[in-house]
Amino acid sequence: MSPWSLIIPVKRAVLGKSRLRGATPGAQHERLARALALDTVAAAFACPAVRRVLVVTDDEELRAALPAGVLVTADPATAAGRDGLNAAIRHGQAVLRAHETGRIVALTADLPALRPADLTAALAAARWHHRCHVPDAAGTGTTLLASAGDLRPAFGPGSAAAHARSGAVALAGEWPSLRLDVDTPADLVAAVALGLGRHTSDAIGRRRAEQVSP
Ligand SMILES: Nc1nc2c(ncn2[C@@H]2O[C@H](COP(=O)(O)OP(=O)(O)OP(=O)(O)O)[C@@H](O)[C@H]2O)c(=O)[nH]1
Ligand SMILES: C=C(OP(=O)(O)O)C(=O)O
Repeated sequence: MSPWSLIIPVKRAVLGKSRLRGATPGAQHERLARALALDTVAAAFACPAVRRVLVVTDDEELRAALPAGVLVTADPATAAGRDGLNAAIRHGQAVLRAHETGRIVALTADLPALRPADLTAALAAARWHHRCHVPDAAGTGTTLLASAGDLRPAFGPGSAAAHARSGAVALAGEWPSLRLDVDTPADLVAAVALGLGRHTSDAIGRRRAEQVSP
């Protein structure tokens, strides 16, 4: 099994996951935004195929809560603009490429139901391609972009089509927990049904399923 290095970009919690604001009464928004990222990182870090996880973030509280062994770098100055996500991924790639030439992956940080088995299976499938991506459950966005060379990230609205147009093969496996990015309250309801990670589960509280309003 060839090892992968993962880039996980996370917007500052005070700004990020704005479509989820107010999704759960009582759940503090910033705590929930960080919890989504912490569950994504924990599941990714638990994959045997993952050698290194690099989080790109300006969120100091998140940085302090990350498990030991996870690498962190700040957003580049260019991430302040409209294309912050892709700038953050390109920056993460440059940081990794200063030390290694192996396969790299960019993974969105909003996958709170992610199971290591789904990510492991997707990474095994990705080994057959120079560059590939995993569309989200809706088929329009992207949750994972992998490359043996330059990632050339094109995240943003319609990114699945943009990645396909740029030559990144769309991987076809089911991997429900990898495709379920949580953008809206309805996505959070779906993630509850699939099984949330510990951080998000704690953040929304024990009576979570009934309390999330789609
Ligand atoms: N480091 C970094 N990560 C980003 C940036 N913009 C988005 N992300 C991350 O990219 C992933 C996917 O982005 P979105 O789903 O659009 O997340 P978002 O911008 O926090 O959510 P909304 O405010 O609801 O649009 C999430 O994990 C975000 O935290 C950025 O400028 N810098
Ligand atoms: C940034 C993206 O995410 P979302 O559609 O989840 O905002 C994307 O899918 O490229």
